[in-house]
Parts: sequence; structure tokens; C-alpha cells
Amino acid sequence: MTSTDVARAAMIAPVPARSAAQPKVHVGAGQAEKITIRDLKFFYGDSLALKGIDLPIYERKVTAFIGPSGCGKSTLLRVLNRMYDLYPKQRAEGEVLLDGIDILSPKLDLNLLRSRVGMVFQKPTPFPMSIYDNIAFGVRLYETISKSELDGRVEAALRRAALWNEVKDKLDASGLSLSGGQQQRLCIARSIAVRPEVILLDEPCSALDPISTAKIEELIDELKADYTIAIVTHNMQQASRTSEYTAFMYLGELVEFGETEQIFMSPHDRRTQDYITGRFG
Ligand SMILES: Nc1ncnc2c1ncn2[C@@H]1O[C@H](COP(=O)(O)OP(=O)(O)OP(=O)(O)O)[C@@H](O)[C@H]1O
Repeated sequence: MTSTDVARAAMIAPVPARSAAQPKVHVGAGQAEKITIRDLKFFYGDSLALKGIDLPIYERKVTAFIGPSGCGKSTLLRVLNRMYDLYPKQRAEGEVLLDGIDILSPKLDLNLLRSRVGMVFQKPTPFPMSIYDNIAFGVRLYETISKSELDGRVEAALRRAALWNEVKDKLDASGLSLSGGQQQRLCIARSIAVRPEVILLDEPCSALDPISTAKIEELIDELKADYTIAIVTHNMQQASRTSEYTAFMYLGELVEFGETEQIFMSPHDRRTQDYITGRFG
């Protein structure tokens, strides 16, 4: 991927009709579904990585994807902004509705999708440019606005990502000169600056120390007032602290989806229980 591909991808982010093999999902009654995933299959070449997933992602809630390594969490997340489109031989089948519109449609405007669904990766990925330009890059990609408006957008995004006070006097410094935790908040600010509706977080704290992790978790808590968030995490405490809903996946299947408290306190499936109690994975 070129840095422009990464940049575009980074800017870029439900429940009826389930397949018979999937668990019936009755949680979240009355919640608005921002994303509805129906019978989603995903292929890497001939290899089936997602085996018919049905899942709602509720609006302005945090949904955690958990499960052992290789179960398909990141694959599922990457489908939600068509990240896989950058790679030949990868394809999705089924339906993924964003506000009722199927984002798997070949006719979809990917730039528009990625402006609505932003993504933050496991490893902080600041662009090799100034802190200011890291934020302004995506805004310029999608909109033509005046310099003063752009300045305002950069400041607002940095404030929202709880980074403004740390960088306001060095906006011209390289984004790469920041600490790992600051870089990750910069990436979140970059994502927010294009005013997405959904933010996808792929293990956003796995490369961070506990203090930076706590800051990102606080930030997630604040952001959910305005954004729909899906987070992949290996950290069970993080899933239980940050999310309202949790999806447990195993070997490419969705085993169980529910309110986070129910998944952690009284899981219905033995595999969920074994995983959250550390018996495997
Ligand atoms: N680029 C790829 N080419 C082929 N197979 C892949 C590719 N990426 C992932 N897979 C396979 O798809 C399956 C799901 O992988 P994925 O990365 O989504 O799992 P994960 O749950 O996010 O794992 P982890 O927790 O280790 O990040 C795995 O079997 C993996 O080997």
C-alpha cells in the first residue's frame, strides 16, 4: 500500500434475516442500528475467513470484537470500510448496510464511504508530515475550505482527541516526533477531522503503555456520544471497560453477541466462557 492508500483508507466506517447456523440475536431492542451485517462471508483467495456473520452495530455505542487470534476480528473490521478493496483476491459476500445502504455494492463511492467510516490501526500510523498536515490531509482530500476554516478543523480535531494542549505550540513539528500514545491520539484526531459517523479501532492500544492506554480509553468513552465505534481488542478488561456490546468470534464465526455485561457475567456459550476466563486463546 502506498502512503496515499493508507491515508485514504484511514480517512475513510444491525439484525434481521439470519442464517440458520448463527445464534439468534435479540439484544439491543429499541437501539438504532448504524450498521447491519447479514450473512457476511469473506474470502482470502479460496480461503473462507468469515463464515456467514450476522451482527448489528448500534448507533453511538461501542461494540467490541473479541476472540482468539485468527478468528476473523480484524477481517470483519476491515470489511466495514472496504479496506480489503486495496488487495486483489480478497472479497466479501453478503450484506453490510450502513444506514440501510449496502456498502458491499460495487457501485459504492469508496471515498465517500471512507469519509463516513474512519479507521485507526494497531500501530500508530502518522504520515511523514507535520502534525498540522496529518490532520489537514484528509480534510483537503474531501473538501475545499478556507485556511482559517481548516485551522479551526485541525484545532477542533486535536482538542477532541485530547491532544491540543500537548501539541498546540508545535503544529509544524513532524507527527513522527510524538510519543506512541500521542501518535495514536493524532491518528484518532485525523480520523475525526473528516467528520466520520463510524470509527473503527483495530487494537488501538496494543502498542501503548498503560497511561497512554488509559487516555485512549477515556477518549473512546467521550467519543461515543457522537460516533458509532467498533473496537477489536485482545484485552478483556478493555472490552469490558469501553464497550456496551461485545461480539465473541471463533474460527470465522460469530459465536455470541450481547450486552457486554451479559457476555462477561453470564455468557450463553461454553466457548465464550472458556475464552473470557482464559481457558483458551
Ligand atoms: N492477507 C491474508 N491472506 C490470507 N489469509 C489471511 C490474511 N489475513 C488474514 N488471513 C486469515 O484470515 C483469518 C482471520 O484473520 P484475522 O487477522 O481477521 O484474525 P484476528 O482475529 O484479527 O487475529 P489476531 O487477533 O491475531 O489479529 C486467519 O485464519 C488468517 O490467517
